[in-house]
Amino acid sequence: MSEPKKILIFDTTLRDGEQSPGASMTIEEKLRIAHQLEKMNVDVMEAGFPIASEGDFEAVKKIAQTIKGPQIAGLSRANDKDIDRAWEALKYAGDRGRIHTFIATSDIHMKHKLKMTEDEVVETAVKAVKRAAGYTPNVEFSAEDAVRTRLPFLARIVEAVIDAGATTVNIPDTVGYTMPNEYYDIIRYLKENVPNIERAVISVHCHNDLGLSVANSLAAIRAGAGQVECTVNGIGERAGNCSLEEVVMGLKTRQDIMPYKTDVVTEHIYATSRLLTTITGIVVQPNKAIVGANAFAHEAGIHQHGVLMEKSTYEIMTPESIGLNQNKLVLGKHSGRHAFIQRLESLGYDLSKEDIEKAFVRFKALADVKKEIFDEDLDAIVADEIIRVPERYKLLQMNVSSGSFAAPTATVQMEVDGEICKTAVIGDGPVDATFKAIKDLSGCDVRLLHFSVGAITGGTDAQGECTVRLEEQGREQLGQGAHPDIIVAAAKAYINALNKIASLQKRTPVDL
Ligand SMILES: CC(=O)SCCNC(=O)CCNC(=O)[C@H](O)C(C)(C)COP(=O)(O)OP(=O)(O)OC[C@H]1O[C@@H](n2cnc3c(N)ncnc32)[C@H](O)[C@@H]1OP(=O)(O)O
Ligand SMILES: CC(C)C(=O)C(=O)O
Ligand SMILES: [Mg+2]
Repeated sequence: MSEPKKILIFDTTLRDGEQSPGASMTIEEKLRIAHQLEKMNVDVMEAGFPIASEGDFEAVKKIAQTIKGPQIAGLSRANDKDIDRAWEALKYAGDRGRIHTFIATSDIHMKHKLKMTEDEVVETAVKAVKRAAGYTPNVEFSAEDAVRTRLPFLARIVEAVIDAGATTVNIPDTVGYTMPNEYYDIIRYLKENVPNIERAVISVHCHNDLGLSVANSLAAIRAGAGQVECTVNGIGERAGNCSLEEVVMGLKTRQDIMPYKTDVVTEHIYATSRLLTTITGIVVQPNKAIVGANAFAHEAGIHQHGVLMEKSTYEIMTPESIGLNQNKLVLGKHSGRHAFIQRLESLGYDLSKEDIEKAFVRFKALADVKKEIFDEDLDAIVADEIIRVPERYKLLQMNVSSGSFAAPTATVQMEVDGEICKTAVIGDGPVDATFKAIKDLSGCDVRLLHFSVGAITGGTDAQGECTVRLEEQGREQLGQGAHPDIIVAAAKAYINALNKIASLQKRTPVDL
């Protein structure tokens, strides 16, 4: 049997993934994800869109300076200022820096959005690719909305950008519209009608509006695509992007009919998925393929019997292959640092000694009130103690009285910009009173869009986990908080969102 063909994995969690509503990340958070992608050994990570904001520029620059191994891409429109700005951030990665420039090619986008003719679009694309190629030979061009583009025009622009120096040409299904057989035919058409096509890698970038992004990407690989663009947990614009874990595990599991491979270290998939959830607050549905809570759970008796006899009866891949280790030491109040550190590492957290110590103190405090500490508790501790944005607002103390008779009243003491302040407020319920008190003390004009409460793990001793979504002047942020007392967890979530809004205020658009 011949050697399987290697498919390049281009992860765009930090760019297209960040375009998911509420998924904006701070520089530190992006760097954490970037380290995890590095461990997972993706071939390329798209770190951001440098012209979009100072914060995004800094994040791409920091990632280009820090990450070794994967190539680092930055997105730019097809114009000089975007490309120059992208390279300013990417140059620190040297020959691993990739400028990714794009322009839309479908009639609908050219007419209504760009207000450009076909000739103007080709001219703009060629000029952009040449400018990018002046900085680096590592240039990717994307024909936005390629799937709804007239095929002869798509072939024309692809040929022109390859001649101009593009070494990767991406054929995106920007609006998640195509179906596997159609996408296969589009890639085949380009292979057969673009004379210089073999000089570039064909890339595919699928959105999930019809739930077909993974199927479409696999069809394109069969047609000759050499790179797949995808995101962890499938996050991304609207219904999201092709999910990295699904396409990678699909290729790994079905090599018998798909002779392709990737270099992804799949044992890091689960930890990466959890880290992203912890950072963004965007939880994975329990029945999500590969990383959902139920992906390896068996509830039905016949299935349980089968798995007890032989796992492969109902498991087409092992939990271990994605890094889900089911043979664990139980963590509780008698556990020491060795077991604690080993579990953190197996969850993908690579923490400094100082951070481990902070997390350990918090772990012991929790273990005093909770019999068993689960992985989800550790995620919450790490999110709460370590993955923190700078704290302009801090909760110091709070007390709430409520019940069927007393007017719900929250007394909250906070530190705001280093000043200690305190207030007591009556609300419709204990959470409402708490949020009103925090809002008053912070002086922020925010609107609460969403509030949810969950137990991180089962049992009455479970930690409560709250998520809030706040909006201020069109900017939305998720905040999370965990605590055995659910009202304290809610207060922490609200303050976490306020701190994120405050830290993202630095990310104003660059002066264009
Ligand atoms: C399919 C995708 O995912 S594409 C990536 C989408 N991601 C994002 O947009 C996130 C980051 N974006 C941003 O921060 C802002 O949109 C910016 C900084 C890029 C631009 O902001 P603004 O200058 O205020 O422009 P705005 O976003 O309102 O409109 C886009 C402009 O870019 C033009 N444009 C859109 N795509 C391209 C392109 N590929 N090449 C050149 N120009 C383009 C539009 O025609 C419009 O031009 P106009 O201002 O002359 O009418
Ligand atoms: C910028 C491009 C690659 C994109 O995200 C899309 O077309 O969906
Ligand atoms: Mg996209």
